[in-house]
Parts: sequence; C-alpha cells; structure tokens
Amino acid sequence: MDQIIVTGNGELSGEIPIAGAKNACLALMPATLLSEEPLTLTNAPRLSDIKTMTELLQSLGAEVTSLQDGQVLAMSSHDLTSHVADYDIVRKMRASNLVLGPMLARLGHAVVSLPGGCAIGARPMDLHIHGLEALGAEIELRDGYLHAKAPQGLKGATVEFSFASVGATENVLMAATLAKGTTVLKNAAREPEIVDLATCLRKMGARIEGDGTSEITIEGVDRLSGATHPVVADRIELGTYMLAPAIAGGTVECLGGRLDLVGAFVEKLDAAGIGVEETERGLKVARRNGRIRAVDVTTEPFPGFPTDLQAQMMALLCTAEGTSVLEEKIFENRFMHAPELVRMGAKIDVHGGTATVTGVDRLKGAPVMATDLRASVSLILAGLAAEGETVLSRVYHLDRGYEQLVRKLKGVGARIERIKGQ
Ligand SMILES: CC(=O)N[C@H]1[C@@H](OP(=O)(O)OP(=O)(O)OC[C@H]2O[C@@H](n3ccc(=O)[nH]c3=O)[C@H](O)[C@@H]2O)O[C@H](CO)[C@@H](O)[C@@H]1O
Ligand SMILES: C=C(OP(=O)(O)O)C(=O)O
Repeated sequence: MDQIIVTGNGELSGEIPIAGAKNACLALMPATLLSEEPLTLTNAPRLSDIKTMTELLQSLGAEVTSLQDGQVLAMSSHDLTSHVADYDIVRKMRASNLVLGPMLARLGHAVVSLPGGCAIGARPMDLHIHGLEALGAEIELRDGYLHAKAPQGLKGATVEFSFASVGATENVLMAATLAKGTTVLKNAAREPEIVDLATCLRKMGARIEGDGTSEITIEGVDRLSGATHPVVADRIELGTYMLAPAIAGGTVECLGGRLDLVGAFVEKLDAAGIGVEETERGLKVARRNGRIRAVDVTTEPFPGFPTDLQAQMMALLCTAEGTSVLEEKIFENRFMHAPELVRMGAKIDVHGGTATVTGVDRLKGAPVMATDLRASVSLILAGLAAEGETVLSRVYHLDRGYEQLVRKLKGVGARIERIKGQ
C-alpha cells in the first residue's frame, strides 16, 4: 500500500488552489435522481468518494459522465433501472445514504442499505428516517436495508430535528422538493453545503426559502428540470491548507478561499497568532512572529468550529505555548489522531470528548497511521514542521477528501513524496 513521507523543511510560501467541496458534491450528485433532465456539476473535486457516488448512481441506472479531467460531472437520471442502493457500495461511504430521499420522492419507493458506523462514531440514521416518515414515508429495516415506500406520494409537513444533522437535512430537503404542499424544516443544519444544495435545487425549479438559517421552507412542485451548477469551495480543504503555513511558518494564499466559509475557524487562528487576510483571489495566511499561542476549541454545527477541522487544529496546538483544551461535541470517537500525534512527541490527554494538549517546542517525525480522513491529514500537517521524517500509512483515507495533496503541498515548498506500494 502507498505511503506518504513528509520531512519538516521550514517555511512554506506560494499558492494553493482550493477544490470544490467533497461534502457539497456528495449531496448535489444524488439531486440528479429528482429529475428526468440532465444535471451538470462544474468545479467537482477529483476524489475517490466522488467515484463511489458515481458508481452508486450508475448502479441505479443514472448516466454519469466525467468530463474535463473529472472537474465536470454530466448526469442524467432519465431512466432509472433500480431502486436498490447495495451494501457493497454504501458500506464504502456513508454519504451513499443521500440517495434515499430523492429516490423515494421520484419513484415512491427505495431500498437503501444502512451504512453502519465508522471510525469516528456510530452515526445512526434515525433523524433521516423520522424526517421522511413525517412526510408520509413508511420505512422498515429488514436484512440490514431500509425499505422505504410512499404509496400515496410524499406530503409536506413540519419536521423538527432534535439535532441539526447535515445529512438528515439534505435527505429530507431533497424529498420535500417533490412532496405535495409545504414542508418546514426546523432546527435544520445551516452548513454552506446545505445552501449550495438548495441553490442548485432552486435552479432545477424547486421552491425553497430559508437555507442557511435553522428554518427552511419548501413548497413542493410536480417536477424538477435540469440545471448546471458550480460546486462551492471546500471549506475543510481550505482550513486544512490554511494550517500548513500556520504550522510550518511562511505565507500561503489559498485561492478561492472565502472568509464566510471559515469564520469560527479564523477567529481561533487569530487567537493563536496566525494572520488571515482576504485578498481578491482568496485568503492569505501567515504565521505572525513568535510562538503559536494555546487556544480552546469546541466543535459545533455551522457556524461554529467544524468537527472536520478539529484534528488539523490539534496538530497546530501541539507546538503552542501553553495548554489548549479541545472539546469534540459532534462525534463520540474523533480523537484517533491523538495517540499518533503522541508518537511524534506531542503531549495530549484524552478523557471522553475532551483532549488537553500541552504544547511542546517541536514534534519529531515517526511512522504513523490513522483510521479516518481528517486524522490522516492532521499527521501530514504535523509532519510539515516536525524534525525528521514522518511516514504515513493508509493514505487511501486522504484520497477520499484531498485531490493532489502531495502536489499542492510541494507547490508551496513542502518536502513530501508519495511512495507507491506493491
Ligand atoms: C458527507 C458529509 O457531508 N459529511 C459531513 C456530514 O456528515 P453527516 O451528515 O453524517 O453528519 P450529521 O450532521 O448527520 O451528524 C452529526 C451528529 O448527529 C448524529 N446523527 C446524525 C443523523 C442521525 O440520523 N442521527 C444522529 O444521531 C451523528 O451520529 C453525529 O453524532 O456532517 C458532519 C458534521 O458536520 C461532517 O463531519 C461530515 O464530514
Ligand atoms: C467525516 C467526514 O466525511 P464522511 O461524512 O463522508 O464520513 C469528513 O469529510 O471529514
């Protein structure tokens, strides 16, 4: 299996282009199932998760053509030939569950494998199920699959989520676009990926208001048309690369970055002593003089500090002056990077959902591996400023969420190589 070798090499300088958001694209692609007409996504990221969603949509009979080296996805769901999302595909990627709402709305029935948990937590689907049931769906769990039907079609309703789940908001939002009457989603997720999905659905003819707030209103329509939509910039890839000069020193401009996508994160960078400036082309990040300062971080739904940047932020705080407390409030098991960072010389105590990080002067390279995407990239970031070589295994996690990671970091002066495995 491939490995990535990073050698701490001093300051970084240059530009890093930010790709379209994985998590937006994974919700936008299933929206093709809602319409007989073509949906084209531009600015799509080139990632293994996008290939998995392509495979899933194709298994349902959709046509998905990847153009311009994968940055454009031309999709058509004119003739759907299956309503079954098979375990073999769904188990590879949880976001596969986002085909449930659209298929139910378009076809009146859907069978979707339950994805199961993953390294970061149990991740049940109860909120998706309750939301769709409120719209009139009948859903049963049999043989590991959710069997959903809406014999009389879906009907608009008020759905109040007990937690602002991103995936449940997306699934029920998509289903409600074709339901009869008005649906109101209360305590809806406010993430930029939800706004991007609603924007695309509006281009397809959906009537949606309030996305980006915690109350979204959807007036169902009879049919949706085709559309062309650019995928919003990836705020998690953006935050990750903003941390590269923060950790290693120097100045890096993240092209396509926007402050409104990373507000809470930038506030913490500022408190830690990292300067962020909005430019015409994106966000320029520079480490101010002196040592990084400790800061406390609590993960929350948007607009709070994102859980998907918690591991990377921990990598920064490992060498801060003082003690930082990180509280993970979204997933119950998202500190798997901590023991690996400790192998690199970090001082971290984890108790339940709280990690206490006492800064050390410098980390030292070591062989490391991680069990999830963001944990893996946090080890690469830590390696950028560590003394000696950091050798990361299980790099396939990174291919899920970071296109051209080695090339992008090399472009700003990092010493990083990917070694092909047998
Ligand atoms: C593909 C995608 O967009 N993934 C993102 C999405 O995941 P995802 O959509 O899975 O995240 P959710 O917002 O649904 O999950 C947040 C929390 O709610 C719980 N929950 C969720 C649904 C449910 O029915 N029942 C329930 O208890 C989860 O277990 C978790 O503890 O949002 C997360 C939170 O910002 C991000 O970390 C993921 O990167
Ligand atoms: C947790 C993530 O993704 P997923 O929801 O696909 O597991 C992530 O992108 O950090």
